[in-house]
Amino acid sequence: MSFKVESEIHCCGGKLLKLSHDSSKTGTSMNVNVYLPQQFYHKQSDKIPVIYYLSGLSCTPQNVSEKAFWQLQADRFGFAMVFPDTSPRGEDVPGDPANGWDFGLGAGFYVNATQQPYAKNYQMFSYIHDELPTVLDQFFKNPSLDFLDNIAITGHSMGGFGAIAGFLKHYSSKKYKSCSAFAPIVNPSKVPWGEKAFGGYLGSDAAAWEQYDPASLIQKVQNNGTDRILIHQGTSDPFYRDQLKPELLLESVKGTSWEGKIDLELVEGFDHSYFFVSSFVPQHAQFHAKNLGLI
Ligand SMILES: N[C@@H](CCC(=O)N[C@@H](CS)C(=O)NCC(=O)O)C(=O)O
Repeated sequence: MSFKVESEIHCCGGKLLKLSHDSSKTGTSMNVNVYLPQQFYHKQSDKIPVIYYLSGLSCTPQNVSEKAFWQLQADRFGFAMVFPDTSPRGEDVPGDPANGWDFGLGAGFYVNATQQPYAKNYQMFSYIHDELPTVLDQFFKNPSLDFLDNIAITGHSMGGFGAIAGFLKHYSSKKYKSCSAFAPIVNPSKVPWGEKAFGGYLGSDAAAWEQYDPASLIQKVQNNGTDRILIHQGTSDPFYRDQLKPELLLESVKGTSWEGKIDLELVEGFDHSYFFVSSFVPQHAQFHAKNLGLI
């Protein structure tokens, strides 16, 4: 585990750290940004929870760091943020043979690929949920930062899918205290982005797709408590009707223990951009802050 601090930037009341490290899961150097809030620097809290934010197609850790304004909310409530990259990168990492932006580099879909030539590097599920929290914990070695236990997950579009899938796949161990998403792909097996990615990374076996598809996963995990998933979706998002289709998640939970526990907020006129994401970050921050015991 070797981390490099590429830069340390004063931002709001805390600092944004741009880091890179060698990942054993992806076999590449991975970039990750971490925001440590003012409470960390002023020693105002002895256990700062962490929210993991998974970005969407074509993003690097910079898009969200620069355009979502999570930092203001992190200072307000006292949580840290982790902004991972969306895929492995490098000259030897295979990309999309069709040169698209919806598969390959910048589009790892947060799954563990089983198909060649992707399986070697595209182990994003294990990277995000296992390796990254562990190595961050070891790198910071600071008991006031909680990368492992009191944690939440959120994301945008492909990252919204990654957040919901990761939350549900770890639901029995309650790895994540809460989950929310901005314009997520909720049923990847049934939409073009997901069909292309799952076909390429997982092959043609329907059972392999189901293992990651939130609309299937949610039917297999029992919610006997008060957990809710918060989702915002703009009605003028060009991807809303063909790729995202949040209503498919509502349909899949009918008659299950999750019925009535998905808070889907359709927001009139908003698009798919960070103008949309940043507008609702304060609500998602409050939702997670509550579930992380900060308010
Ligand atoms: N690159 C695509 C857009 C893909 C896209 O909208 N990506 C979303 C996530 S799915 C995003 O966050 N883009 C980066 C940004 O807006 O900063 C295009 O050129 O049309």
